[in-house]
Amino acid sequence: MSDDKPAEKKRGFFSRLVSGLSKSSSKLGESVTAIFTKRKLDREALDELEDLLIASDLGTAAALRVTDRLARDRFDKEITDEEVRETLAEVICETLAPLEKPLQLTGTDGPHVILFVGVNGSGKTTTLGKIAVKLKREGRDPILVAGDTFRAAAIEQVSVWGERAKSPVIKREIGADAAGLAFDALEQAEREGRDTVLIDTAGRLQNKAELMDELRKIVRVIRKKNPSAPHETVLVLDGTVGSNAVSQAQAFLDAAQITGLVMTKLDGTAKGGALVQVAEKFQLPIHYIGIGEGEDDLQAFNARDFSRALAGLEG
Ligand SMILES: Nc1nc2c(ncn2[C@@H]2O[C@H](COP(=O)(O)OP(=O)(O)OP(=O)(O)O)[C@@H](O)[C@H]2O)c(=O)[nH]1
Repeated sequence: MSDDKPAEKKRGFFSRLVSGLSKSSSKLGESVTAIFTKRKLDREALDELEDLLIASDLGTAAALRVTDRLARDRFDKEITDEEVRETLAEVICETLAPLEKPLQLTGTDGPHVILFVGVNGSGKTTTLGKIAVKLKREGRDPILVAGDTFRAAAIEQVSVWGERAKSPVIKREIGADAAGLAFDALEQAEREGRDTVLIDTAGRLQNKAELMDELRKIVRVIRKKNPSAPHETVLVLDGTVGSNAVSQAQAFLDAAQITGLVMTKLDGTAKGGALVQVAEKFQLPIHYIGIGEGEDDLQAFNARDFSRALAGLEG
């Protein structure tokens, strides 16, 4: 009996992913069905499919790989929408599988330091909070750092997540120096023997130079405390912005050494294909995806599940 449990858990996980991605997959799936109901795979069908895939924010490179694969294997043959979706899932999975990478907390030189970056509203603080809850449940001992010192609401939000994660929050008054705060947090974490430091950062992009300076300063200052910190710099991207995520990612890659990404809000968008485009373009590891606002709505990224759910297929 106990053998059933992991399978059940896996099914539950997949069905939550499917309902989260339903807007993206139904947009893609219905359009694929519309193109391929009893149809030969001719040049015109391939062109229509290519346009559809590009409009679904997958990116031109991935769209072309899908149509090339179909043209190679099935040109001028009858093809069903199900078969097209299988190829779509296969190509997306091949693209993303090498980038599927759990957030590993293997730091052996004191607390593992994770910096969260992204534009305001991308879901940075929520992601930090969800990860804090997960880590605490796994027996780790994180502290949360309210490093967006420009906004009272951001400081308050970290505090709320600190309560949910039953973990301390390091914060200061509004306008305080974020780098100094991060330094103090590392010191406190060391003193108290905590194993993980999760640092929120400001995400204003109106002035890119200012943002870059702020991020660089935080990194410089925490390196004085631990030269190998931050061990991870996680970019949090909002899935609802579609292809605009590419320029956001570019801006943060210019400012910081991004080590991986999380894409949020995939439950509320038909633009989930953008994850493929961004991850592929920058070859960024994907740690998690956000499929809701609650503390359990963060899933470790699984390339196969994501690809099949996006293509509207069974797990
Ligand atoms: N539906 C959905 N909402 C999310 C998800 N992740 C975050 N949100 C919501 O998105 C909004 C913005 O998230 P925040 O975590 O505040 O974003 P932030 O990047 O920290 O932005 P600031 O706090 O403004 O700096 C909040 O209302 C979150 O609850 C997700 O995966 N799905």
